[in-house]
Amino acid sequence: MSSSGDIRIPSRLPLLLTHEGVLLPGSTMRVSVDTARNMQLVRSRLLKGTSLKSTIIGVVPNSRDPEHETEELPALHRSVVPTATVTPVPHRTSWFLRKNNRVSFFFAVLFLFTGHLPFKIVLHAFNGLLFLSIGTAGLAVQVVGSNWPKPHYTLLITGLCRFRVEQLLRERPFPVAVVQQLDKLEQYAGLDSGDADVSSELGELSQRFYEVALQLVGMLDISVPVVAKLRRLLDSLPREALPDVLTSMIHVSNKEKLEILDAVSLAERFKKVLPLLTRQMEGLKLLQRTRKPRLDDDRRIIPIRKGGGLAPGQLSMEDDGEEEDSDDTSLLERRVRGSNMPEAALRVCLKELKRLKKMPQSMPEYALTRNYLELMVELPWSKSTTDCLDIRAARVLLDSDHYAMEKLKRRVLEYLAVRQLRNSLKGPILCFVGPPGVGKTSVGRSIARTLGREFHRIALGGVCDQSDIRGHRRTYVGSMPGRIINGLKAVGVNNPVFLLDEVDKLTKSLQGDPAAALLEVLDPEQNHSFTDHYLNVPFDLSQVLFIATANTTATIPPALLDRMEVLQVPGYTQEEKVEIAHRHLIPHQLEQHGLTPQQVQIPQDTTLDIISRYTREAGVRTLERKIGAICRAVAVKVAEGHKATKTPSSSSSSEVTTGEISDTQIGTNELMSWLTAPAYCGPLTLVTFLPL
Ligand SMILES: Nc1ncnc2c1ncn2[C@@H]1O[C@H](COP(=O)(O)OP(=O)(O)OP(=O)(O)O)[C@@H](O)[C@H]1O
Repeated sequence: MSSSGDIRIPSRLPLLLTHEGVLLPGSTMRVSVDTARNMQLVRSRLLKGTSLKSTIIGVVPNSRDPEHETEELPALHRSVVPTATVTPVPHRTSWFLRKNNRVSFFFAVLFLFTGHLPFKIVLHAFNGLLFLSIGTAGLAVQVVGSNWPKPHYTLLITGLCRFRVEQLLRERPFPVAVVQQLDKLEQYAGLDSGDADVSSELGELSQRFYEVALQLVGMLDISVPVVAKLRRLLDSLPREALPDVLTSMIHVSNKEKLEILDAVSLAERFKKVLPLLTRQMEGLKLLQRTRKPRLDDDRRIIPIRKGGGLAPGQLSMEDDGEEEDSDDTSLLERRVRGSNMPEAALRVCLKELKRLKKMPQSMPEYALTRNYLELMVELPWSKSTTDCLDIRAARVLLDSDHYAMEKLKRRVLEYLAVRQLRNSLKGPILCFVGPPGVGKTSVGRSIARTLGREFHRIALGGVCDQSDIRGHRRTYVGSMPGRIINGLKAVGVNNPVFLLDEVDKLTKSLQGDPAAALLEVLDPEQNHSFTDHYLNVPFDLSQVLFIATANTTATIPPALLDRMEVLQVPGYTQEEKVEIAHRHLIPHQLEQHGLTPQQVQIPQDTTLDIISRYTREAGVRTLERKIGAICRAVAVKVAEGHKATKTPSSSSSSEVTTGEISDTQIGTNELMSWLTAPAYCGPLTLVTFLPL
């Protein structure tokens, strides 16, 4: 390896002859490879090599059309450099001489015929003067192959530094040459620091160059990612790299790029690129004059910004400038900083933001990182509701929401009272265990109402993957946060009431045990630093009030059961069901179906009949459904403006007689058909309704 400065390239390089574009150090170029020599290089060097060294190749601009490739090596781009800078001269009969140069040919013939020493010297001098090929050593970062429309590869190459071809070692199957590295970076090390050794001319040149580059960037729309990137590069790159990088980014012809490639001396490079920058600026000014500035919603001008350059560092993470409003990622950065997240989370977010700013938007990871940051911003790190617990009001509310359940309501009130006195949420997690439809979920909702907190139900029935609770690691495609973090995002506060519904229906699978993941969530000693795999930073769950429900304790894992206080919710007696129906279910269903209590009246006997003949359950869910069925049928009749339909059995003692509304009554058979219970065979009391 030949060494010079920070970048070291191998002393022998395979040469890739490009006919489109010029690769400059510090830039990245996509090269289409379809000629036989280049294809061979890709196959035997890039695809077979395993070391980093094997991915470094020499990219040399080639003047010949690839369509007309012959067995002979084409003429390479040749730079004209003074002989004083030329150290070595090719030892072999030079292949430089063979092609396209009449002067060389003339001297070659002369040399062959005379063999005269002075001619040899002249020939060498011409070799050195005229036929030196300069290329860019590049790192092949991506190789993509395709067979359509014909076999070819596409390479993504990042330019490292210039080199000069000193000696061609072989031509087939692909050219390999001894090269000399040209960009000796250490000689410019003092450029930025203002070292006294650095010639003042070079220092001035670089400063002028930097200022012109700043002016140019200042004329562009900073919200365009590539412009924002260029602005950052101006400050972060060493000054000596700027001419090459800027040339590859502005509008210049291939010929001009070749001239910059040939400019081995740094001062010459600065001098050659400066007029190109000025030309670009002139072009932009012209555009500015011809095109009326267009304002978009954010009141920014696209694509050219009026006025002069930007102050250095204006785009830096710390500044709050006008440009930041128009820059999408800067807006996100402001939201990250304003979200009041803990120090650890903020550090992670800023790191991700930094990565995001460097990523092109087309990269799949861009969307992933953005989604992550959006979630981090939306999470309620410090947003909470104030508890408004009043035990007397809580008792009234619980009583008005639920009939019976005296034991359960008493325990809930005790629980809330202790919480109020201790002003802390540490304590056992309440777990309501009972048959379906006895009001477990609805008591949980009432608790949230009494506390004045947000309520969120997490259905755990059938959950068999622990990632459902803890989230997926971000390395997976389609990764998401778990249900706890999703719930917090949904409610938007960090102290909601979370109802973990059906904890007894969690199942184990190959994807892990979700019950084990719940252990950390429910343990008050640990849940202040709950770490979701997706977030990868702890989130404090200690303010969340967890309540669990289950139909049986038999299938709850013992470790989980140990963390909870089980409150049995027994089924209801028939009388309790009748009361629940008349106090809660019927008014609720009437409201749901847009009916008034005057339009439908269901006597207690009817309810009892429905309960005993049409439902067989501990809870009241089926009863509620039956009442819903009656309401739906009545709603149709009411909407139709139905007239009285009295059946013979309607004269029974249980008939509803409510004055003027009794003329429109539904008979036994009709009601029976609404309830769709095949086993029904006895007489039924009547339901009365008023037409609209
Ligand atoms: N004591 C009660 N007072 C008033 N309404 C009740 C009562 N018990 C149950 N309900 C009503 O019954 C319906 C079903 O209740 P809920 O969904 O809370 O049952 P659950 O016990 O959670 O059932 P599951 O175990 O199937 O989830 C709700 O509309 C609820 O309001």
